[in-house]
Amino acid sequence: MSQKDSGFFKKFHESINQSLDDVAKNNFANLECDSKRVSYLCSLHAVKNYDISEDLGRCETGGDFPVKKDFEKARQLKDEGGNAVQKGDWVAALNLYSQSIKFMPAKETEELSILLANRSAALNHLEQYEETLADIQRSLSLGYPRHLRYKIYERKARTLLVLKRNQEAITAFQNTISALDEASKLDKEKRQKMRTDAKLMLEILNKGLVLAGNPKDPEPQKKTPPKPKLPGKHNTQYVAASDAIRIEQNETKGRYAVATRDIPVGEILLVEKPHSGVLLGEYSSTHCQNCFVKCSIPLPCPKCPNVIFCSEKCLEAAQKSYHAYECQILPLIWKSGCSITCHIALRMITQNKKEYFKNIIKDLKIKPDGTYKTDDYRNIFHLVAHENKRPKQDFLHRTQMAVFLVKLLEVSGYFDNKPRDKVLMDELKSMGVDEKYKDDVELIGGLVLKNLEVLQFNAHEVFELQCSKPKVGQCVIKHYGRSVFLAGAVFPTLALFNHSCDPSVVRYFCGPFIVVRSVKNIKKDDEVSENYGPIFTTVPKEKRQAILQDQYWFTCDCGPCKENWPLYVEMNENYMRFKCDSDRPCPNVVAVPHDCKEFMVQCGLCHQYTNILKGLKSLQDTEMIYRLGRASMEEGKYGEAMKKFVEVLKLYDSTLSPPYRSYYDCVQDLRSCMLAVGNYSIV
Ligand SMILES: C[S@@+](CC[C@H](N)C(=O)[O-])C[C@H]1O[C@@H](n2cnc3c(N)ncnc32)[C@H](O)[C@@H]1O
Repeated sequence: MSQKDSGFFKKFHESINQSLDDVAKNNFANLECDSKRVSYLCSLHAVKNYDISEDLGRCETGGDFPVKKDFEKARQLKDEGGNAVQKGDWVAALNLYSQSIKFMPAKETEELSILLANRSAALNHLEQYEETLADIQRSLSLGYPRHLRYKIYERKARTLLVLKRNQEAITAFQNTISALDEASKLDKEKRQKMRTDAKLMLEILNKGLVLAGNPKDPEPQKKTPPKPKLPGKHNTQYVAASDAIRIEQNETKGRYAVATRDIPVGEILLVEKPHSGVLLGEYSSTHCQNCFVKCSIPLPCPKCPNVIFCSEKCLEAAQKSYHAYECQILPLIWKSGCSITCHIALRMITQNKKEYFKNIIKDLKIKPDGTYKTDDYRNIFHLVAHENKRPKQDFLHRTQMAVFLVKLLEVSGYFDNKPRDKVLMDELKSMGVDEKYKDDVELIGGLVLKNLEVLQFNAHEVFELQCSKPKVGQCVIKHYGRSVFLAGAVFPTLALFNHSCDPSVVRYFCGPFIVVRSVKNIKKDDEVSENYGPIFTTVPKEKRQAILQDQYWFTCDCGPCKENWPLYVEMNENYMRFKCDSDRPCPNVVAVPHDCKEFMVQCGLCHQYTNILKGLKSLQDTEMIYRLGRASMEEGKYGEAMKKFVEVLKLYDSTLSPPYRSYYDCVQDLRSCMLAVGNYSIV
């Protein structure tokens, strides 16, 4: 989630570094809190005299600036959409109408209503029926011209017929007949024919309904996947987690998750929405700004052409909070080349009003001990930030980022609690913030800096699987999909899970939720660990340790690191790793060659005997069950495949001790099936 080399932030950073003399650096190094660090840097001449507007002119990337809708462009795209319709290319038409809608100024309500009606025709041809109905509704609510309404009522009626929603179709046909009275430009004959057809349909539908005993219409199909469910009870303190998890803490590891009972492989342990999450700029035209789901039928922001939303719900949620302030400054953020982490740090502020932070600031010193909620900023504030280990140079670098973000907040109108309609170029002639916002710089600037520190260790990547288009008549095969990094986010409960190079969970995304699921059988009181990047099967120990030290500032002493486990390719396939089966608990592994003739083998540690034959018997079906799982997976039947893999891992765990290849083959396949259940898009 690093900062880009292109963009003007890097130049600002270098320029400020060069201008700071030893006295200023020393003064800065002696500061002891985040608010003072930001206020100090903001007060320096080098910052005040830094002109962003100059850099902005030279930046090519990152959308328009200043931000504006473009009526001419929208009209041109609409005409191109019309040409695509003439050629029968409905996919192109859909895309062009969506583009046109994005650029059409919100005040052009009639134009927008026509575009939505046109798009509904494309959707109807492409058999996207729920979406057709949604666009017709939007078009009507924007005042689609009365003399044309018969067209979209009739489209609505026929779409409802396909969906077998006959009661609603009757109303839509009745509306068609009434609307035909106002179809002043339709020639008489056509009007008469449409009226007759609609009346005939009404007759047929009414008779059919009477014969069927007036059944209720089926429910509209839901567009968004349902929220994944935790099995059993929720954790009473950490509400996003299940009661199979508790959080413990110690000196070296800080907080970490532990199993309150034996957890079988495949169990969902946590379902959480981000506290804050930000979509990467490059996906702003294809994915919902609010929930990161790919949207083929985008809804634009009424004010800017930079972002899209998947639904009215997401659009409203964004407009009521962060997007009101970010609308005008988004291209500035993108053009700056600052990292996604910077943007999340800003979002953690813009999603709440200034008053919210003013009210909680005095509580922030104490760690809250009540219910741990995802949307409570106080929990974010107390995530690990390693202030005591942080070098002064690092503070300086992050404070420069904070200064830039505070400037963006100023020009967005955040400090005035009033979103601005446009950013004034004059205000960008200095990176300094107006004196009248001195208190805001101290309060909010301090929090922005704290956010940047917290995010360094606690942010997660949000990804989706990108899958190839299936052949006609086949379903999408998702396990060959490529995981693509779409967004960055912070999940406050998941952020309490520590790392292992041999993790016990997998995470994937379902709509806006992150889902964490066991990928191993976890024993009661064992740690439930996730993975921060390097996995022992593919990355050598020294490299893993270096990555974790560099990025997360800890020395990993997980099982594979402590015992120097081999990489997958180095695993010795000549031996089977039997668990010592003595009647007293013994942690030893009894390595037995595949061609062993004995059936009782002595443990080198406890000297008791393990019955190999019994173990082999329990394993005899694993290969067959695993093959059945693989076959289901190849057919895209992921639920069935998962059941088989879970069965295999249970059998393995009852007898053998990892690491060995067949165990990790199965874990890897199970993992792929779980990811296939999550968000995906077809490319
Ligand atoms: C996302 S946080 C995990 C929760 C954290 N332990 C806490 O107290 O809030 C990441 C930080 O946890 C610590 N950590 C994570 N995994 C660890 C491990 N295996 N051993 C020691 N510390 C670990 C490191 O300090 C790391 O920077």
